[in-house]
Amino acid sequence: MTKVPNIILVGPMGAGKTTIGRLISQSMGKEFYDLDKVIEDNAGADISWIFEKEGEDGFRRRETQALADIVQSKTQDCVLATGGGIVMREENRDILHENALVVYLYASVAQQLYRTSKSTHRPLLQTGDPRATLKKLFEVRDPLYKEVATLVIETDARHPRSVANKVLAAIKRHLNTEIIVS
Ligand SMILES: Nc1ncnc2c1ncn2[C@@H]1O[C@H](COP(=O)(O)OP(=O)(O)OP(=O)(O)O)[C@@H](O)[C@H]1O
Ligand SMILES: O=C(O)C1=C[C@@H](O)[C@@H](O)[C@H](O)C1
Ligand SMILES: [Mg+2]
Repeated sequence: MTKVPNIILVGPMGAGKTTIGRLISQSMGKEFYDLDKVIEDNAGADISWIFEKEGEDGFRRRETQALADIVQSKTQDCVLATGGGIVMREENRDILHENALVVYLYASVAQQLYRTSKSTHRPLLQTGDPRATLKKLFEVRDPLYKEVATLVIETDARHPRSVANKVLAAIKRHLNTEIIVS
């Protein structure tokens, strides 16, 4: 049976990377990491605090370090949910290309807005017009998500479990191997 590589989920805020990543890691029997959470644990502070004290640059430095640490030294058998801005640095895109099967979870700007509207922990969305912010980010980032992704999965109008099943089926087809779905 082919060894299933690390699976890394990319996509905009609200695409469901954290939610779907957790579900597919359980089904595949892999360790789950959420890069935002790893960054917060390493810093001993939350993302809003890091943005406030160190700016977005400081956060991006921490993000690259955390990504490199995980792909180089962790189990090599994990599902990793990234933050929405992971594709902004070329060195991150290189790491993604070289070390994993990358899945882009696509969500329309309307869905991103709906799914992020109930929480306030995303500093980039603490603006007067989060829809305009999401749209601007999407225009820049959508081509970059596509550049790093092996698989693109549409998530609009789908329940998280159904998105997870679609991801698992696509990975299985891609690797032409068996994946245990519980
Ligand atoms: N397919 C879906 N259908 C409906 N709601 C969803 C779906 N996927 C995720 N959600 C909900 O949307 C919200 C955001 O999801 P989640 O935190 O997993 O996104 P994310 O991609 O990890 O975002 P971020 O980049 O900010 O970390 C959560 O409340 C989650 O329950
Ligand atoms: O889209 C982004 O740039 C971000 C997304 C979140 O997951 C966090 O990584 C942080 O809030 C930045
Ligand atoms: Mg997340």
